[in-house]
Amino acid sequence: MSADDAARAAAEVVAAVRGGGALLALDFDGCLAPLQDDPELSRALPEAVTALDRLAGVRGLHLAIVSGRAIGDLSDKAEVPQGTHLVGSHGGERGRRQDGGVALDPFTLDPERARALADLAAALDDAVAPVPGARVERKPASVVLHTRTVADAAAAARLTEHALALGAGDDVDAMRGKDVVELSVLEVTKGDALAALRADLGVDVVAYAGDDVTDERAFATLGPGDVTVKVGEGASAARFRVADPDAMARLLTQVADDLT
Ligand SMILES: O=P(O)(O)OC[C@H]1O[C@H](O[C@H]2O[C@H](CO)[C@@H](O)[C@H](O)[C@H]2O)[C@H](O)[C@@H](O)[C@@H]1O
Repeated sequence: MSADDAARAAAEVVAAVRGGGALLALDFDGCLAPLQDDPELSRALPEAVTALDRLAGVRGLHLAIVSGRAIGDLSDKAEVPQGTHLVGSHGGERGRRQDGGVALDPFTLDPERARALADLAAALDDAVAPVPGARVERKPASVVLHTRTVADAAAAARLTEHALALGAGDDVDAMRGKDVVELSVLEVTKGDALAALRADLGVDVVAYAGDDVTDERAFATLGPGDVTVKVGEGASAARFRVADPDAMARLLTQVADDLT
């Protein structure tokens, strides 16, 4: 990981904005917000919040947060400027930050998917009940097994395998993330969400930063003219890498310094 990567990524974003327009899209957990044992406590780093506020009025720059979180939860925690595009549920929900809340595009599950989701949630509830520290998070189109606070590593591994097995059916998309297994009844990816935003906004360049396995689905869909930044360690298809959310916040500050 090098400071050079951050400087080169920032310079590419700045050049794209000056050259005709760009979408700057950011993952939330592990990218803007350091990871926490309790997902309720996650907040974007103050330096990142300040940088995004400064970037909000920049001509030719569109901002988006693209997260696995439910969009309402994301809107509450992300503290992003008015007008920022919000994508929740890994692409299943879309909206825009407005008047301190979120203007939501309509989203409903059909009855069959709603039933499948309820069944998955019940199965995960049963599985976590005897395992201290394990929890189930419910979202509009998915349920998530959280094992970050399971002290017994073997029990966490067994639960993870069990959740992946529950997600092996044709109608379920199982995604493994950092100490989570997400079971979604929608087939959506962050890559699809970015493609839709690119088309809607009419921008040539998409810059995307993220830290997790699900973000690789986004990096994989972006091209050589786009700007992709992996936050943290691990194999990645991204062109650039920064060490952690603090380094990501500094990268955003650099972009704001150059554009404002
Ligand atoms: O796409 P993201 O914005 O990165 O959201 C992905 C998942 O983030 C949350 O889980 C992760 O962050 C938690 C809080 O730091 C951490 O406890 C957990 O281990 C991480 O996997 C969130 O709870 C999930 O719903 C999101 O899908």
